[in-house]
Amino acid sequence: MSALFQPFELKDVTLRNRVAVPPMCQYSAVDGFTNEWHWVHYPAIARGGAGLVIVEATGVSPEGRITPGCTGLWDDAQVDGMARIAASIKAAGSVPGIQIGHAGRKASANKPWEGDDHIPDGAPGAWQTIAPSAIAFGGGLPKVPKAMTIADIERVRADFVAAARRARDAGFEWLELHFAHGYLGQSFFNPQSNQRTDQYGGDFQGRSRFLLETLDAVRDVWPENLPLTARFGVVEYDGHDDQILPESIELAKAFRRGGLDMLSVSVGFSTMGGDIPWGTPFLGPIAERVRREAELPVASAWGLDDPAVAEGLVADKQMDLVMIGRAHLANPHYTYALAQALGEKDPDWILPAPYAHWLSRYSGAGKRAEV
Ligand SMILES: Cc1cc2c(cc1C)N(C[C@H](O)[C@H](O)[C@H](O)COP(=O)(O)O)c1[nH]c(=O)[nH]c(=O)c1N2
Ligand SMILES: NC(=O)C1=CN(Cc2ccccc2)CCC1
Repeated sequence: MSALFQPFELKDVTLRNRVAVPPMCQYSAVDGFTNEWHWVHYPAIARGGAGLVIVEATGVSPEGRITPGCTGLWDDAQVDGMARIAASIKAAGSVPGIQIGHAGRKASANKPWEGDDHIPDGAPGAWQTIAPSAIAFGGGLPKVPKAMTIADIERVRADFVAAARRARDAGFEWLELHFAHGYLGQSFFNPQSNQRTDQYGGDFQGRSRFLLETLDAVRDVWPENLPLTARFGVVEYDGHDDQILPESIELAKAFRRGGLDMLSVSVGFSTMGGDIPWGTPFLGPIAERVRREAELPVASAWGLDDPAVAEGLVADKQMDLVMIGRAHLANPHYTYALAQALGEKDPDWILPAPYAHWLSRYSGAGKRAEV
């Protein structure tokens, strides 16, 4: 039995294995509402056998979306469509998760295949972006955001709480706060994007305040018996990691004290200066250090789809869950392929019975074409 296909218990939730499908924007929503695209996409992937399927970054407000095609949970009317998704993921045997977030200064952008850049101010569909400081990300995202007032900060925190409540009402059993990838949460922590001089900026305490206050407020409404997690970039690969990584581990400890159940370790992508070592499972050792020093279960991602790599990361206790994204876009049954590759017993039964029965029963006679 591989380590990757051992169950994983966190609070009252049990995942059938250590494979998670991380949130991946589908850019297919209209006014934040889900539709046939999402209602087919998510159960199709969940039927592939992953232990956990996390629904894409969902805006806590309209201006918190990355693009006009992003999903939202700022309106009670958006709950029903999300409830269909949560129920279909659960019916497929995966735990239904969802990520909620605010895109900050990276918001008001075109879909990746329509430019991946800011919608110019004044153009149809554009909106005013907000951030800790009036500092643009740059490159294709040149819009200078409005520096948030204290009232803005309090409103956004309340939006996270309301969205968390709607996620629970929709039947999700796993909630992930999107504090990574240069979006609002990450941008409060990074000293290059947060140059505030009030209690939400400056030293480690100041730059952590928005994240910890938001976690604390969401913890109060998210059921204690269900996992409350966050995705956060602990490294930037921009030459500042000798400060950022130790500070991030201190923040992870504060997250644990604040009631976080697991951390999804990612990259900060806070500025354009990052030089990411793509091509290797580069976050494995970093995730292991966070897991050990912050004493928190961790997940991580970025190029971890090779069966031996994924198995090794869990077997060597570098992480508790392996997040495998793009491979599941290419093949929704990728978790099934992992089970076959790792020699799992009766791998066909990773899939639902209508598929598994015939795949396991007639794999000999009437052999299927080997493509
Ligand atoms: C199309 C698309 C869309 C998204 C992503 C990626 C891609 C390809 N990613 C990042 C994703 O969760 C994952 O971390 C990366 O894809 C790296 O993992 P893989 O190398 O693909 O397994 C991402 N991450 C996140 O935290 N929230 C999100 O909504 C998205 N959206
Ligand atoms: N919502 C998210 O967190 C997204 C993350 N992405 C991965 C990524 C982030 C930064 C740089 C490259 C790739 C792409 C699209 C949306």
